[in-house]
Amino acid sequence: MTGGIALEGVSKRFGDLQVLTDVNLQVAEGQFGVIVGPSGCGKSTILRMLAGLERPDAGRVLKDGKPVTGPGPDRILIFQEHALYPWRTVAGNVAFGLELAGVRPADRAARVADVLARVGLGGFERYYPHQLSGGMRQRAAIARALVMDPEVLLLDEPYGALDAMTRLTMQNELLRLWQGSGKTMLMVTHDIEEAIYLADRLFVMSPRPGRVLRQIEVELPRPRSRTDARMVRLREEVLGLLQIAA
Ligand SMILES: Nc1ncnc2c1ncn2[C@@H]1O[C@H](COP(=O)(O)OP(=O)(O)OP(=O)(O)O)[C@@H](O)[C@H]1O
Repeated sequence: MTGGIALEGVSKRFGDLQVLTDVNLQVAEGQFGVIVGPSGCGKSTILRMLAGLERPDAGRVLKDGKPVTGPGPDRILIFQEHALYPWRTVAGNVAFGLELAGVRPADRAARVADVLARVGLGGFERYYPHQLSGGMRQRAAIARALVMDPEVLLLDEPYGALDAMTRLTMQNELLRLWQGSGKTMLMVTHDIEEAIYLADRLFVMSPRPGRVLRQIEVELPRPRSRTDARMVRLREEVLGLLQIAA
């Protein structure tokens, strides 16, 4: 499977607002990249560019070394407002993309059942979104992306709306889904512990106009311990870069 993604010298403005300047970032195939940075520094804009929903004013946005020219089934963006269709069941939501892609009903059912089991939603096929907890809704959103078997998952604050305990569980579930999948991940989060716990490669951004202040290779073995002294030191380093008092 392929799936390396990169931004090379990317700048972007919206009207008079310079949002990104000269952003360089690379996540190799199968790697877990995480972006942290101040509010409004352009993190979501980076993900939207990689999803093909925005274009850079300057520089290049690449997937497998080729410019991204628009949305595609190889790159799926998941965000906090998981936007499940309220009138469709869990299975119906997860099947939606397969229906659009013209996958036959029997194959669809098998793929939906498989992915729902993998995210821990087996047995909830017939539930509607309003009958699920926040964590379950986010699992359904992840299932909806995974069922399309994308090479790249772009995650925009996927757990931002969840309580702290559910968040920790969801992080471990995400790692379990990712490990061995060969999929490339790029997540935006405001939670520095989450970033360090998940990342192979961490990008710390400056305030707007956003650029990458520091790229940190998080070489701690997995499974990681959240209380490991090296994690604590990394957290201090990131807080220092963001100029937040520890
Ligand atoms: N389509 C758009 N039109 C105009 N301005 C936009 C558009 N998209 C983003 N912006 C502006 O670009 C800036 C960066 O937005 P973006 O959502 O990328 O930041 P962010 O780092 O993800 O922020 P946060 O952490 O608060 O979610 C913001 O000031 C926002 O108002």
